[in-house]
Amino acid sequence: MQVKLEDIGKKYDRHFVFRGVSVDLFPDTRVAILGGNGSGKSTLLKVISGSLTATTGKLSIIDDSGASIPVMDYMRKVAFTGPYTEVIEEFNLREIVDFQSKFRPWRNNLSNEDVVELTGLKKVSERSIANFSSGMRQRVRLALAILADTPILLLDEPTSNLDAKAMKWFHELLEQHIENRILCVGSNHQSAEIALCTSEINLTK
Ligand SMILES: Nc1ncnc2c1ncn2[C@@H]1O[C@H](COP(=O)(O)OP(=O)(O)OP(=O)(O)O)[C@@H](O)[C@H]1O
Repeated sequence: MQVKLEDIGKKYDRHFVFRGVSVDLFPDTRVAILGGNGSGKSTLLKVISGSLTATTGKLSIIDDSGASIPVMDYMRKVAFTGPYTEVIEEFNLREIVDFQSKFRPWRNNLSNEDVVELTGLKKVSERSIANFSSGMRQRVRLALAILADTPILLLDEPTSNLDAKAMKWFHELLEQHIENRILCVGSNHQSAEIALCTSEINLTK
């Protein structure tokens, strides 16, 4: 699969947040989207995800046979998470894992029980997500995205709210599940996030 952005720009009201973004994303591309607050990182990730339409330019999604994929089909191939991604607070961890599994399979045929185990939160898996700390919620978001069987993984500020132990957990989980996927990481110049990537788009420039 290839995701091709050509001269992409996004305008809210009368102002462009960014313009002239061109990049080709292939399996194993790992790109950091960098910029300060308000520079448009989340907006660009939403455009790449297909959930937001660009004002200018072209987004093409091409499958391995060279055929173009409609955006609605493409969106099913994208796992996307950011600090603003809602987790259903009424559910406990087991319920949220069970819920996602009904419409999206896990990587490597993992079972729901495996996924609960891999979050590192098994001990509190019966506790309502509403009572999770912000770091625990971030673990849940990251696990649900990383372990989803999708060729495209978009992580906006993935290390926000993670302590040192959780950072280690995140790095290990990602490294085990990143092969052959497209990875885009939105980052406010956090070195731990930039280190995950091999190229960058700097929106400040
Ligand atoms: N739906 C919207 N309507 C109008 N303006 C918006 C909308 N969404 C974002 N913006 C504006 O677009 C700009 C870029 O926002 P965005 O959230 O993409 O930035 P960001 O780089 O991710 O910021 P941060 O580092 O603070 O998360 C901001 O000025 C924001 O106010």
